[in-house]
Formats: sequence, structure tokens, C-alpha cells
Amino acid sequence: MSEATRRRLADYLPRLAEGEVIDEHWSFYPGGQAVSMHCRCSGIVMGDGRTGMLIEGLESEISLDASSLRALEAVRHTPMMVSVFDGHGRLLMRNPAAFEARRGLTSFKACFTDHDFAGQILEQLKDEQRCSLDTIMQLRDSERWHHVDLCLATDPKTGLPMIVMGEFDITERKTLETAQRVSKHQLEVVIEGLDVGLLLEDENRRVVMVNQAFCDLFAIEAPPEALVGMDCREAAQSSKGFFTEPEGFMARIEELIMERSKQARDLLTMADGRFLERSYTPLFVANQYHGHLWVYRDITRQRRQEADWVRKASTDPLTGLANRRSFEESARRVARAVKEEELQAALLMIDIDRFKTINDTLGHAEGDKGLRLLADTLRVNLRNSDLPCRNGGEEFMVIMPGMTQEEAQTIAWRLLRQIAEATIEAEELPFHFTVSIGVTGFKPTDANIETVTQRADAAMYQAKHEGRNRVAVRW
Ligand SMILES: Nc1nc2c(ncn2[C@@H]2O[C@H](COP(=O)(O)OP(=O)(O)OP(=O)(O)O)[C@@H](O)[C@H]2O)c(=O)[nH]1
Repeated sequence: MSEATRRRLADYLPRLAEGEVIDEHWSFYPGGQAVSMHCRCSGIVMGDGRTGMLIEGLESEISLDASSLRALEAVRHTPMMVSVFDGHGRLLMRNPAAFEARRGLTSFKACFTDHDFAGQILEQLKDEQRCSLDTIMQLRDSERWHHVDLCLATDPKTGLPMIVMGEFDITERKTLETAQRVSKHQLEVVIEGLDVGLLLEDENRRVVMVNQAFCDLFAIEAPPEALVGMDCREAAQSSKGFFTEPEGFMARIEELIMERSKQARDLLTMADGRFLERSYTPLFVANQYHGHLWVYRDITRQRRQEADWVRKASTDPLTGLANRRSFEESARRVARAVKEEELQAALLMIDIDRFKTINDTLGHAEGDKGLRLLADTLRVNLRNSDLPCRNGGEEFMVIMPGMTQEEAQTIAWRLLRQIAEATIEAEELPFHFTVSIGVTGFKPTDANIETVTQRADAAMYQAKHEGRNRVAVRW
């Protein structure tokens, strides 16, 4: 007896102790010739209580040739579970792997956790002869995912139908697949929940994934899944009209994809006034390029908010004119141009006469109306290139690029009259007022803008001292 046979017989002992009778065809090789014999193994209880094995050599009804013996041997040793049932699902035989896993479960239905489902499979087999499925199977002490192959065959002994069932465990693969499905679904939920437009392209520029926010940004009515597989070059061509610079939009896409080097961010302006921020991220896995991700974010509201903040930060809220901060920036720019480009420029300082009396007698709110009227008069009567500002209180400045002293003086007098007339004409204003105006010029020799504003201030005070409602010049 070979060592392998000895081991196999030792494995049978616990089964025999449970009362099982094992029928097998064994191969013997007397004189080098293979002979098969039907052996029946059963347990006997020895005098000392141990289990012994009784092997009966029965006359074999079939004599197996060498290749059938090999096939039997293979079935015996394969880790795949092989079971054979009669047409009613009663167990005829099974290999050691099936026996070990399913000891005590002897019908076709008992092998399945869902017995009704097993019944349906039995019916189905009658029509289809064979089928394969992944399902949860019942084992001796657990339930496992199995891949099951079934086929209808003919029992060589009885000529009746028999069912051959091969199974192997796929629980690990199923667990992995479930985990993958869960994380894919989680990712989809996250992607759909984002309010940024996402478009994932593969290395051949086909759409791999796109979300609803992307479709919304570009007014695409089709559902995101309908875009999967679409050619991204064609998609970009058809949507370039959304942008103020369609060709620039196309060229930048090609440039980024050619470079494939790093993440990049662009600001895109759209023809309908929206602003989009677009980021490009190339995807490399193990140094292999696998396409890229585009992320589009609508930043219109943010841009408008920023523009609003900038405007508010440079505007006087009462009159809507540029404020002191904005005046200083403009004055510095003009002063630089005067120095570097030999530009001529004038500066007017305008101050309301006896404004305190107006405030004191009529109240601050009425005084404010006067300030607004003065601002409106400046806005209406100045050139587009002039920059009127409210410097604070009832003091206004006007920067006038390209002005000579004579021109500035003439305009100052004209403004003075226009303001006085406006206060008379304005029905909502229960008082009149005049202004005093100091006129000066920006000089290339001025150290800074304080020098020029101090000169305008001095000219304005000169006008006040000379009796108000007049223009004085310090050029
Ligand atoms: N209504 C209103 N008044 C302001 C504002 N800012 C400053 N004033 C007032 O402007 C007046 C300026 O008065 P003063 O600088 O004394 O000069 P004035 O009365 O205009 O006299 P002169 O400049 O010498 O002609 C004060 O009463 C301030 O309260 C403002 O935003 N609104």
C-alpha cells in the first residue's frame, strides 16, 4: 500500500466512525497492469473501542481503463467540489472536497441557501442542459459565495438523467467586488454632490466620467452617463462658442494636453458674462499616462463680489465719486506720467464756502444734499479723462490730465459758476452755496503728490482769504 493510499484511508476513519459507507473504485497494479476493483469501506468498532476499517472487494460491474482511472483520481484530488445527483436531486456521489465541506447535506436543494432558487435551477436544467451561476451556497458550518457549473448528463449505470455539479469558492472575489462597488458608488455620490463640473478623459480623449454640474455649466441637456465614450475634441469644438475667446480656449486645451506635465489653472471668460476657473490634472498610474481630469468652477459671483469690494474700497459712499484712497492712486499715476512722459496736468481743490453755517442751521442731512449736488455737477461738466474725487468733508479734488495753466483756470471759473447755478436751480435744495477753487499743476520737480496737493490747498486758501466764491492759482 502506497503512502498516499495509507493517508487517504486514515482520512476515511472519522467518516466511517460516523457510520458512513464509502464506495469507491480502486486501482491496483498487479504485474504493472492496472486493475480496478469496486471497494466498499465501512467502520467496525473493535474490542478496545477503536474504529477499524472493513474493506470489501466487490466484483466490479464496470472495468475502468487507464484514462478513466486517471479521471477518477483527478476528481478525487481536485480542490474543486464535485457532486453528482440523480434527476430528483438526490446525492449519488461527491468527491472528498465536496464531502469535507458539506458533510451531512445530501440533497441538491440542501446545497443551496435558497431552496426555492435551487428548485428553479433544477427546472431550468431540464430545458437548458447546463448552466453557470455565482450564488451563495450552504456548507456544513457556513455560507459561502460559489461559482457553480451544472450540467445534465446520463448516469452510465442506470441510463437515467444525472446532474453533475462543480463548485469553487469565490467569496474573496465577491467581497472585493462588493467593496469596489461600494467605493465606486461612494465616489459617484461625492462627484454628483460637488458643485464643480468634472470631466474625466482617457488617453484617447474619450469621456470616461462627467457629472451633472458639468452638464449644467454648458447647458447640456443629456444625462451625464449619455456622454461617456464621447470624443472630447468634438465636444470642445461644439462648446467653444460659450467662451469670449473660442480659439484661445481650444489652443490652451491642446497645449496642456501636449505638455501633460503638471496641474494648471486658467480663468475663462464666457460670452454670457460668466467667469469659469478651469483646472487641468494629468493622471499617471505607475508612470503611465491615463488621461486627465478637467474641473470647471463657476466663479462669477466671487469675481463680482471682488469687483464690488474693489469699487466700494475706492468709492465715496455719499457722492459715488472716487474717494481719497483712489484720488491718491490716480494722482501718483499722473505725477509719474508728468515726470516720465512730459505730460501736463492740473489739479483743482474745490471747497464749499461757509458750509458749516448750512450744516448748523439746516442740519447734516440737508448739508449732504449739497455735497451730492456738487458731485453731480462735477460729473456732468467734466471731461471723461478728468478724475473728480471727494477728498473728505466738503473738500473735492479734480485731476485734469493734459491741461495747461490757462485751460485749468478757465475750467475752474466755469465750474465755479456751474456749481453756483446748480444750487439755485436745484429744487430739492433749500439753500444756495458757492465754492472756492485752488488751481495748480503737476510739476516734474514735485517730490511727491503731497507737494502738489499742498500747493492746491494753498491756492484754495488764497481764494478763501480773497473773499471766497473765486478761483486762485498757484502753478
Ligand atoms: N453735511 C455734511 N457736512 C460735512 C461732511 N463732512 C464735513 N462736513 C461739514 O463741513 C463743514 C466744514 O466747515 P469748515 O471747515 O469750518 O468751513 P466752512 O464752514 O465751509 O467755511 P469755509 O471753508 O471757511 O468757507 C463742517 O460743518 C463739517 O461738519 C459731510 O459728509 N456731510
